[in-house]
Amino acid sequence: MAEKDPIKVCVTGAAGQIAYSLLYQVAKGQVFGDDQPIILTLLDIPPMMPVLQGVVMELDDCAFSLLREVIPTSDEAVAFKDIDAAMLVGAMPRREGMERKDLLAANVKIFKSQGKSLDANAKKTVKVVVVGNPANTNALICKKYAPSIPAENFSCLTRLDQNRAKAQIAGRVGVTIDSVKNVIIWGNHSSTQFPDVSHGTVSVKGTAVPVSEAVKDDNWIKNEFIKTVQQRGAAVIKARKLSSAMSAAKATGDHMRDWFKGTPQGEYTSMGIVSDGSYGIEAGLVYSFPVTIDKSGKYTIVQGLEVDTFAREKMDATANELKQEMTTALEVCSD
Ligand SMILES: NC(=O)C1=CN([C@@H]2O[C@H](COP(=O)(O)OP(=O)(O)OC[C@H]3O[C@@H](n4cnc5c(N)ncnc54)[C@H](O)[C@@H]3O)[C@@H](O)[C@H]2O)C=CC1
Ligand SMILES: O=C(O)CCC(=O)C(=O)O
Repeated sequence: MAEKDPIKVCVTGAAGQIAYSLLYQVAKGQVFGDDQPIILTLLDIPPMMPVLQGVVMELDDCAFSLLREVIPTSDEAVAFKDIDAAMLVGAMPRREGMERKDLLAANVKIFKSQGKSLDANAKKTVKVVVVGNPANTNALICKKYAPSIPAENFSCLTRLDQNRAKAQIAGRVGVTIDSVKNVIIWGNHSSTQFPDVSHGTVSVKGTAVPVSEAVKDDNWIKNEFIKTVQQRGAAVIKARKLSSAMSAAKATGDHMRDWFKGTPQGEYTSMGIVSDGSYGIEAGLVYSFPVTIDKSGKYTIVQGLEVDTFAREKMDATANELKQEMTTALEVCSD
């Protein structure tokens, strides 16, 4: 069979710790398919170019069959030229004691600049995932400054939160991770996010049962579980003195793989996307919703899920935080 044409994939923050795990997955074929040749563009800031050269050497030394070319650069125009996918990781990470919103002023300007450059240089079909924090609001700004690219091509990563939530449930029930399905992350990738298992299932001895039936402890679900997932990023920072990197890279790969290849039959996944007003969330906010994705890469928000008073309060609280972040970000970007 004829070889596929290569796709061009950009990873920013390419000299950083998330990229170090992410690049392996992309170049190995674990994200875009094991028959999909890749051209990688790697963006970082000028002082990091010597480090990035080391990453390029290692990519060479991995001898990946699918990797056709690697283009390291500190020039956004070069990094984004004709790309099909952008994984926007590059940004300042949070240190112990900081909230993600403390990063906003520093990081949001990066995404204004990158939005403009994506608009000028990337394919109009480019799919963009923002990982750098505050991820939702950075994605909103990136989209705003790239008006020629459809809004639905911009997303932010909440898959790490979803993976964390699934792992907590699987551990509690004592089942494998793949037994847990349709756990939802609503809202912001922050400590206000709402990890919601009320529509999820756990396969116990071959039968799918509601999560609450498998866990048998609603108090744990409503309190400790939610808090653990909301605070997991901070817990990893406290332990490692560095933020999550291996798990963030894995989640970024999961997000892009599902976006390009589609979600499994009967399952949905959570992505930060531009709200269309579904579930009463203000249109235009980048908010994490449950979506299904078809084989052509088109996502649809899962509709009709019941929202009780407990959920409504949590979904609105995280939306309110996003509204405040948006206001601050627009102020920062207006100069
Ligand atoms: N959404 C999520 O689930 C998660 C998000 N993150 C966020 O991802 C970001 C990256 O984290 P790490 O890789 O651990 O940080 P890191 O500090 O190891 O690497 C970041 C890299 O970005 C580069 N960079 C900074 N400004 C840039 C620019 N304008 N253009 C291109 N590159 C630029 C830096 O030079 C550095 O090499 C942080 O903002 C972190 O908070 C981290 C984990 C999970
Ligand atoms: O928590 C942070 O600020 C950095 C890492 C992160 O976003 C996470 O681990 O969820």
